[in-house]
Amino acid sequence: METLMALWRGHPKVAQPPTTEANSESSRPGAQEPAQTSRARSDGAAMPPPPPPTISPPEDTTAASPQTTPKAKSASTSGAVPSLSLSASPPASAAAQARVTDASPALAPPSLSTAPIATPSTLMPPPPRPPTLNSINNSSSSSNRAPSHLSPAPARGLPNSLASSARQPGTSTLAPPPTHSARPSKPSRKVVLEPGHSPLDWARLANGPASDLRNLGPGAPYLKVTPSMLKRQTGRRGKDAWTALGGRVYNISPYLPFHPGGEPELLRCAGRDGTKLFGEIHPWVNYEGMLASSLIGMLVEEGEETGNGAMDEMD
Ligand code: HEM
Repeated sequence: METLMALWRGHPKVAQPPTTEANSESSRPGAQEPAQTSRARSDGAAMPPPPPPTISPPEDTTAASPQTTPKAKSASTSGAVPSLSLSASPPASAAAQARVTDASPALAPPSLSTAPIATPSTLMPPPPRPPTLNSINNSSSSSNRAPSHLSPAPARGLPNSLASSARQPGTSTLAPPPTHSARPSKPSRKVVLEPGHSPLDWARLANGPASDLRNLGPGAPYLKVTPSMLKRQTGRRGKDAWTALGGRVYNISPYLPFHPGGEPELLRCAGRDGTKLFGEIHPWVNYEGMLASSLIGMLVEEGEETGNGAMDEMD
């Protein structure tokens, strides 16, 4: 090495790398002191007081790199630029690597101090803990899957570490599903009613004094309706739709556009007894109150009707 260094000094190009020479020089404690004294003497002779500080700054910058070597910390304080030199280029690259490695050991264990992994690890925003660093190693090993132009280790390490840390509390607290999902719910078959046909509109119409929802003429008595009579009231051929609910017959034609389930649904019970069907769908609906003004009469057996079927005669 010494012979190589001597040869290296002989080259004219050696003039530029003196900084690296200084690095290597400063790394050796024994050679630093004499070099400082000799350099200080020469500087002091040329420019007595000021020169030392002017010379020291570049030396300090170069002296920062020698920190990479194990004995470099003392060299930074020396600030000397000895004439001795090692190989020019290797120390510079080694210094660059050493800076990275110097930064990485503070954050990472020595096993993680390899150059490709160390640079992303230093870029890790949150403080990488030992477990996260392990995950980084794992992610870096599987980094071939990710796009190469993106920084694989931090980008992938972060979500993993954060996700793992966020999942544990999140899953534990959010594990129980909402209770309202336990109840099986049927899809609603309600239809969109035309404007002016809301339940409130029906209530207004049904309770109005001038309304004749029975369509039997003003002052017509309640009728005794036989099944044969009921069967003809299907809502077709110009006739109203009647249905029997709980032994009573109602004219449901006026209510058709107000029925939340739609007209076809309501017409399923037209011309027959709809008690069973009604109870299967919505037994909670108060049809008696809603259709009070549409009451035709009572459902009776065949032959029970007398006269013209008016209930007045029965009462
Ligand atoms: C017997 C023949 C009838 C059939 C087949 C029928 C059918 C239906 C259907 C399928 C619905 C939708 C249920 C849903 O998805 O929530 C419904 C709702 C409704 N029907 Fe009927 N219906 C009939 C008679 C009546 C009658 C006579 C009335 C009262 C005069 C009535 C009043 C209502 C009311 C108020 C709703 C809304 C129920 C709710 O909001 O939960 N229905 N009907």
